[in-house]
Amino acid sequence: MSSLKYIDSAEVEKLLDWRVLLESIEKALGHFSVGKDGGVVQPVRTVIPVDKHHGYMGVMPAYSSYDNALATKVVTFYPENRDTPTHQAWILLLDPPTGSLKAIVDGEAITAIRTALASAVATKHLSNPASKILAILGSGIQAHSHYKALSLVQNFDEVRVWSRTHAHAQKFAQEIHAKVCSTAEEAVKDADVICTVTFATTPILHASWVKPGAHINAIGACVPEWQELESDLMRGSVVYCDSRDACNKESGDIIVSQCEIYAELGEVIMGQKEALWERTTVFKSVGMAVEDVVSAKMVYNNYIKNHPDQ
Ligand SMILES: NC(=O)c1ccc[n+]([C@@H]2O[C@H](COP(=O)([O-])OP(=O)(O)OC[C@H]3O[C@@H](n4cnc5c(N)ncnc54)[C@H](O)[C@@H]3O)[C@@H](O)[C@H]2O)c1
Ligand SMILES: O=C(O)[C@@H]1CCCCN1
Repeated sequence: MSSLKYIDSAEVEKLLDWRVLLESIEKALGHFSVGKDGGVVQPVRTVIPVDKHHGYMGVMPAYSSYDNALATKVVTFYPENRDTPTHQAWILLLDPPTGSLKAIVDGEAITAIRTALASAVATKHLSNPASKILAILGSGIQAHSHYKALSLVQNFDEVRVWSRTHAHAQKFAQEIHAKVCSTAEEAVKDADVICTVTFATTPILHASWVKPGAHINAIGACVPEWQELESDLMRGSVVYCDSRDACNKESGDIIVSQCEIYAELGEVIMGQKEALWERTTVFKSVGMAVEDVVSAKMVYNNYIKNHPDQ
């Protein structure tokens, strides 16, 4: 019997191939949206507030029979953390035939990367193929991973960055050779693709600023009362999501605006719903356990290849 492995964050980053994972995540999203026949079992996660400390803990189990992978992620998000990361996560990877624990995989990098790759899949399907201007609102972990992931699916001529703290926007923009903007409105003017990757609790992106036909990846506001996008923008766009059940329970952008969800991204991938990329589209994600499951499995398989003696 093989021994239990602990795979830390540095190792995870080395073992994940973004391009290969992009394809696995696209398949997993498709399988999820097919329902029972897709072989994905993923209930809506449990999230509990840790009110006294202004944080949250989520527990996210999933099984994918196609990937022969079974895991649970425990994730905490503490928006006020400063010296400690705002998101921390650990994934328990189990052996589907026996139910035994195979590995504990650090989930911080996986959360950063798989979220951005899901947005890259959405951008591939839902943005205008001739998109040239990318705007990123936010300058944290997801801002960095979204820049890298979206660059895998589109060739942008211009990248613009806005963040609440201008110095952070400047630093991020320098790192990725982007243009720094002093307002979110300036950053998104005429942008073809917009990513909102912040901890905002009230809208930072307004309908009147957005070019008709733009595609928006709305990644933050994963709490029922929080919003990143103005309600008019949600109601006036074609809204896609990662999971209807999860978004209807957790996404303030959807719950507060009472907008209609047109489709899950997986339904587009499987050809069951149209990619209406000539219209203004929003991909609202709250994050799915099956994305963590396929990522942790890839990390584990590559780890075993590199350490055949263990
Ligand atoms: N959809 C998903 O699957 C998924 C996965 C992980 C994280 N997230 C969400 O994405 C968002 C960003 O996560 P991260 O890991 O980059 O966090 P981070 O802490 O690294 O960065 C947070 C960013 O939000 C900005 N910010 C904080 N409060 C703000 C406010 N009130 N208005 C405007 N900007 C504000 C910060 O300046 C920073 O740029 C969070 O809301 C997080 O919960 C979603
Ligand atoms: O799916 C996730 O891992 C994240 C955790 C933080 C809140 C949003 N969703």
